[in-house]
Amino acid sequence: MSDPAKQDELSSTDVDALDYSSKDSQSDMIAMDSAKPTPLVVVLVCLASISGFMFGYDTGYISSALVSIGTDLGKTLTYGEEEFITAATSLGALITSVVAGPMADIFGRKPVLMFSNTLFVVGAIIQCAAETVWTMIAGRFVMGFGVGIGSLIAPLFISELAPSRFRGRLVILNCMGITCGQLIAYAIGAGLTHVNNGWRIQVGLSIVPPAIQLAAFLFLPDTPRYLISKNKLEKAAKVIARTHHGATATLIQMKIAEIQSINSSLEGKNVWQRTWNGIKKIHSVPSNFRALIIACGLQGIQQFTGFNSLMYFSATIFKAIGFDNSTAVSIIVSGTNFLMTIVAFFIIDRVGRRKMLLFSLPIMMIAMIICAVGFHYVDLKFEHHSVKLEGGVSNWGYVIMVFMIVYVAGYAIGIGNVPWQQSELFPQNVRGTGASYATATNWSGSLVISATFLTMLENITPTGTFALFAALTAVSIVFVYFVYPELSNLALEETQNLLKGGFNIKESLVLAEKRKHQKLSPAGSMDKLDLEHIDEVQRVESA
Ligand SMILES: O[C@H]1[C@H](O)[C@@H](O)[C@H](O)[C@@H](O)[C@H]1O
Repeated sequence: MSDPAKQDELSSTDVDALDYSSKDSQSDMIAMDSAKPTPLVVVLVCLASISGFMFGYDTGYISSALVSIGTDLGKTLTYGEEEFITAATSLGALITSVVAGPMADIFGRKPVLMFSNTLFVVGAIIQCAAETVWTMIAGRFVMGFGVGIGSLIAPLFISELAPSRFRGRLVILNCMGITCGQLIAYAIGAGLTHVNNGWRIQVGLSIVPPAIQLAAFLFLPDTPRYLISKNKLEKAAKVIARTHHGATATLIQMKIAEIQSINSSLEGKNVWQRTWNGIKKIHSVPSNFRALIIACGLQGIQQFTGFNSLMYFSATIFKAIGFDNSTAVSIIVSGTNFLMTIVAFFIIDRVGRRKMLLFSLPIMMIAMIICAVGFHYVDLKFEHHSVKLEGGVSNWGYVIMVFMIVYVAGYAIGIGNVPWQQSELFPQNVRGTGASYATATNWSGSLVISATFLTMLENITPTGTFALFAALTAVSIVFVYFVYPELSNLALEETQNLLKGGFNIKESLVLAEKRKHQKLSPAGSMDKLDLEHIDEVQRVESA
């Protein structure tokens, strides 16, 4: 075994002395970066995706749990208490999503993810033991803290580890975790609705996945990018060797040097000052700010085009138009969401994120317009947040049902997943902070939509509500068209370079196409990362 201290010394100096102009080494490095994921990467990504599963399961089980709780919390729940129990998790998630990014930059991705596991477990135990409404709310709130952290760190962790050509797919694995968690929560809920204290079993089951994640992470490493940002070069080199096929000593050192040269470190005497400087830099450096507009914009679109109103209230809507089997309906909605996320998994890196969005958003818009028209012909009456149909289910009821499923399919193939690729937009030194802003946008949107949906149905009618979602989707298409560059297959460092000087849509399309076919090109003809250019622009923009 070599002396670690000596190795660290060695690597820092050697790294500086490397000759980056060698085209062969550059192309070898691009090849290394884009090679298939190693077994360690696969293990780490699958483990991290457990956080996605927890996100889906914990937000999903509550609707059926509320039905089976009955008087188990000492009284029959009022409508307000039900709402509070449901929203407590999203509210908790919103709060921690604000701080989780900076925490990940300070303490590391892995420790913060492990902390979220503890919160999942503690939150679930409080709920299982709950005998009063407030204890239940407290448990849901603590669990929400875990959900918020996991929803941010898991995709960030995955994008930092994934080889560029597989990054889209690997981040979608986490989204598959979310949608699978929602589907399983509904399915288990359906099975346990009439079981005495069945909801406690449902909550209790949620302890298993985070316990597995926590135990496994004790033995596994953090991402090389994080380790390099903390100058733990020897550790980083070891992880790079296990997370990249064909990682020779020279390539590992080149990789470290490349990441170091792009990581312009943040000034500040202590972590708090550096975090504060990071927050300032995200607004003051134009390329960071562009990344922020895109990341928050996409998360906002994901929520404000209304999907979660279906996720949470599909049973109410379908009941209102005459279909009575609420369980089947929830399973159809969450099942379509899950299946189409699998489709997204297969196509995201091949078709590209931008094309997927520009294809799927119009599908959602058309489906919602048809639903809006359909609702106009269905005679609905509202009483205290519940919707009733006058007369039986009509042909328009079937039309609405079919197009809502089309809408869900369109959502899941694009905007349901692409925003979670958010971490790839930010450079290392502000990645956590940027991801925090975007994730907080997601949770705020989710809270607003779930809190206002039934009121909107009542006040502006279902036709008005769906027309509004369709209009917001139209605006979203314009937004995506003008500001979202294609980032598929690009190295993380390239994606940030792209956002310098503009949104650079055209350039992104050319570069993404080039990277997609790079395997086919002779090694020597690949472009090298333009490090000098990056440095120069960064200097000008930070000035
Ligand atoms: O990406 C996820 C997924 O689409 C879920 O189904 C949805 O409930 C979440 O709000 C979203 O962030």
